[in-house]
Amino acid sequence: MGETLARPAAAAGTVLPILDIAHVDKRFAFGAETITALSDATLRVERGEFICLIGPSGCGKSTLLRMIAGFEAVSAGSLLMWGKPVAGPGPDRGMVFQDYGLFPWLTVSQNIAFGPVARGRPKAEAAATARRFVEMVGLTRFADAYPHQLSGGMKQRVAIARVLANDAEVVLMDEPFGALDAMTRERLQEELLDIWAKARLSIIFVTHAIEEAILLADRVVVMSPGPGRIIADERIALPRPRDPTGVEFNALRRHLSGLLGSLH
Ligand SMILES: Nc1ncnc2c1ncn2[C@@H]1O[C@H](COP(=O)(O)OP(=O)(O)OP(=O)(O)O)[C@@H](O)[C@H]1O
Repeated sequence: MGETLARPAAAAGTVLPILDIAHVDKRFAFGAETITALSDATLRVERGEFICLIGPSGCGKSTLLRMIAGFEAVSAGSLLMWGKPVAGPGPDRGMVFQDYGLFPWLTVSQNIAFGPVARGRPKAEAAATARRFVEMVGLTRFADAYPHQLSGGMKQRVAIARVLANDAEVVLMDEPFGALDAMTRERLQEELLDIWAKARLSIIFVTHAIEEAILLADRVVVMSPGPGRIIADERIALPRPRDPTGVEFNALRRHLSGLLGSLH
């Protein structure tokens, strides 16, 4: 998958990060005012890392995600993918939305093949790509089903497979489990970790839930509002699967709660 993409070589002895965000500001014009949604954000993401962004409402989490996706331009600083400035949306970065954004009139396979077909791939090749990813996310039996025939978890898997079929190496997720009940959420967290491990993806995942961030992430990046800033970048070294009742898990929860609590 990712191996097929042309990638600039890093200077000898250094490893190029997949994302290199340096001193990024984002300002929006709002009537006569200017809102600074993000100030001096610096974040380096290595290939295959799972990053959770956490912070109170309005601290710029979605804005940062949208800039990585290329939906918004940076106002200052630099945002590089494999060393090249992100200049707009691209198939190498895929966004998974809370409602999964599937086309209801297309089957699972057709939803997944949509990107490759839209990019001009021959139909047979797009169908083969769809088959490969349908299998990877464990939906072979449902390849010809329509989205309304799937559970929430299955829809999420289709949404991820669709992003992967575009050769995405970075998957951007904006509170994808926010609207789900606790049990479904837990199952989807496990499934997401499974797909992430198989596909060697880099994931940037926005959440409001501290426990979800500690369960999933290699690093939890904490943001504060007014203007949005990155105030901490905590590495979670616990082995997976993680036990939310464990002593170290609880210590991390307390630490992150303390950081977030100090923001109110
Ligand atoms: N297009 C826009 N025009 C003007 N202001 C915007 C725009 N998009 C975001 N903002 C402002 O930027 C700030 C950060 O918004 P953002 O949606 O990134 O926060 P967030 O951390 O994702 O919030 P939430 O957790 O509530 O989703 C907010 O003050 C918001 O009002």
